[in-house]
Amino acid sequence: MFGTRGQTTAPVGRSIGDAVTLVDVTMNYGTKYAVVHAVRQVALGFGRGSMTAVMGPSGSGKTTLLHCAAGLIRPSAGQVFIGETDISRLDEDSLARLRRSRISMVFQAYNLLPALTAEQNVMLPLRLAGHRPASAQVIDALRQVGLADRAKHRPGQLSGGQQQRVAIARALITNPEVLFADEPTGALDVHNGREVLSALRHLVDVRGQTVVMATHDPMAAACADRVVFLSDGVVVAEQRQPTPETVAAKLAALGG
Ligand SMILES: Nc1ncnc2c1ncn2[C@@H]1O[C@H](COP(=O)(O)OP(=O)(O)OP(=O)(O)O)[C@@H](O)[C@H]1O
Repeated sequence: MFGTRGQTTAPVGRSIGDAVTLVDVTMNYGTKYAVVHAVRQVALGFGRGSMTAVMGPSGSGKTTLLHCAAGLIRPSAGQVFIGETDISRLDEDSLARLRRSRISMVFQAYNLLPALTAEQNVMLPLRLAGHRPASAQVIDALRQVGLADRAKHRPGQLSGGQQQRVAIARALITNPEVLFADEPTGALDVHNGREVLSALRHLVDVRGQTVVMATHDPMAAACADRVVFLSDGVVVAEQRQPTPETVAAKLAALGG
C-alpha cells in the first residue's frame, strides 16, 4: 500500500498483499536537453482484490504510471513487481509473455474487431496465443460483465457501454492477476459509464479481481476502494472510501 517502506514481511518497499508494487518508479521522456519528468519516484502498492483509481490533472502522469505498472513502457528508474516478479529485470520476450498471461489492459477506445461477434472478440487473445478456448469459458467471461445473452452480436449492434464491457470480458479471458483500465469510461455517457463501472466493481467484489484505473471522472473514481492523486508526476494524496464530492474537491484543489 501507499508508503509500505519498512514492511518486515517482504523486501523493502513491498507488501505481500499487493498484486502490483512500484518501488521509486521514475519515468522521464525526451533527451537530456528537453526532459519531461512524467512520473517521479512513485512508491505505491495495489492490493489484491481491490480497485484503485489514479486521478490527477491532465498531464499529471496517470497514463505513464499505468503503462509503467503494466510493463508497456520501461521506467527510467525504479522497479515494478507483478506479484513476486520484478518485471524491470525481464528481457523483452519474458516481459511480453508476462503481459500476455498475467496482465490485461482496457483502453478508452474499445478496440473490438467490427467483423467479429462479441464471443469471437473475447476469445481472440487466447486464439492469438494458439489456444482454443472452450465456449463455456467465453460465455463465462461475458456473463461476468452481464453480456452472456449478447455473445452473437457484433460491436455495431451494441451500445458503447456494452462494447466496453465486451472489451473487459476479452481482458478477463486470460485470467489476469491485474486488470489495468485507462479512462475506461472516457468515451461514454453517464448511463453507459455507470454500466462499465458496475461491471468493474462486480469483478472486484465477486471474483476478487485486482483493478487499477486511471480516470478524470470523480464519479468513476468514487467506485474505487482507494483513490491515488498525482500532481506533476508525484503522488500527493490518497483517499479511502472516496465519494464523488471528496474526489472532486481534491481534484479542484490540485487544479484538475
Ligand atoms: N511519449 C511521450 N513523449 C514525451 N512526453 C510525453 C510522452 N507521453 C507523455 N508525455 C508527457 O508526460 C507527461 C505526463 O503525461 P501522461 O499522458 O502520463 O499524463 P495524464 O495524466 O495521463 O494526462 P491526461 O489526463 O491528459 O491523459 C505530460 O507532460 C506529457 O506531455
